[in-house]
Amino acid sequence: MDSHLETAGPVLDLPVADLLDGQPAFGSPHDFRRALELGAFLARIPTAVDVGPGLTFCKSYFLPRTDSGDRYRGHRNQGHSLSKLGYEDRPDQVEQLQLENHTWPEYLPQDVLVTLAAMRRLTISILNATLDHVGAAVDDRRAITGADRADGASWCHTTMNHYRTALAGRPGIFEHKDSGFITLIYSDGPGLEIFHDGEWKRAEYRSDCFTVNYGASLGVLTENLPNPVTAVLHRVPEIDPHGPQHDRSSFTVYLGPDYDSDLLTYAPDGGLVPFANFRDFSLEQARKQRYEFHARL
Ligand SMILES: O=C(O)CCC(=O)C(=O)O
Ligand SMILES: [Fe+2]
Repeated sequence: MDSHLETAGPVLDLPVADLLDGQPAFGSPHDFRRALELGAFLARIPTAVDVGPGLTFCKSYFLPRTDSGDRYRGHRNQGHSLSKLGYEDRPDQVEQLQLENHTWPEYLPQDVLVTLAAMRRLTISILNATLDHVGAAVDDRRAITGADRADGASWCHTTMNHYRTALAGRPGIFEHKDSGFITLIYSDGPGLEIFHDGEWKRAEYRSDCFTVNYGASLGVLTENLPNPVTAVLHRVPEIDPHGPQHDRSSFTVYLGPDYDSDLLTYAPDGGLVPFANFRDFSLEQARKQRYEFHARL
């Protein structure tokens, strides 16, 4: 093994939830508490949801387009002018295509759209169940999320991650916290690591489960509540080009505050108050984590 490839740490077992009508159902109330403490859990993929099209897309979007109607390829150079995010080559192994949900019908194949729409509904349900669990009042929900309904969401995007194993000497993805409320991830194999109890641990991987990550906005919102949520610090270390895993793929659905709105927090007296403008907050996070912030945002 090359000297710059880090040896794998212990495996971190994650609580597992079934998604019953989209609601996470854990084996015990203790498991939900542990998920909030860890900032992550596994959610069994409902049988009606097919993640296959999402994975197929992740493994092809970066390839040159040979047929002008092929929405599975050609996304490195497409421009995606309807999106404030779009394609990004990065200094780590991963290249990313990020698209807000309102742009999905324009840029994505129909079957990928179906997968992502189902994942978006699940992510909204999990966020609402989490807000219930921490005691955020239903009347506060629209102010928190920026949605026009108590059980809605405002900002939503997908990230399509392609880890380019041939780019040796770089981490898979730099350590970071996701900036929003919650991210639902499906990946084609292990590799995700979580910082827990002072050390990096390999997150348990199950091909029949999504991984749910809680982000910095939920951490800020709940930091003074009796059940605060941990914004999970995570990374993917370098994938060895000579190892058993070829290029790695994962895709996510992210929900967060709108960039033009305020990130809110529950004050120690229980009142819901502004913490920071979310764009400023995200810029600061990106700076601390050595990320380029999206130029169009
Ligand atoms: O590929 C993974 O498992 C994690 C991806 C990730 O952290 C992200 O897209 O924010
Ligand atoms: Fe992440």
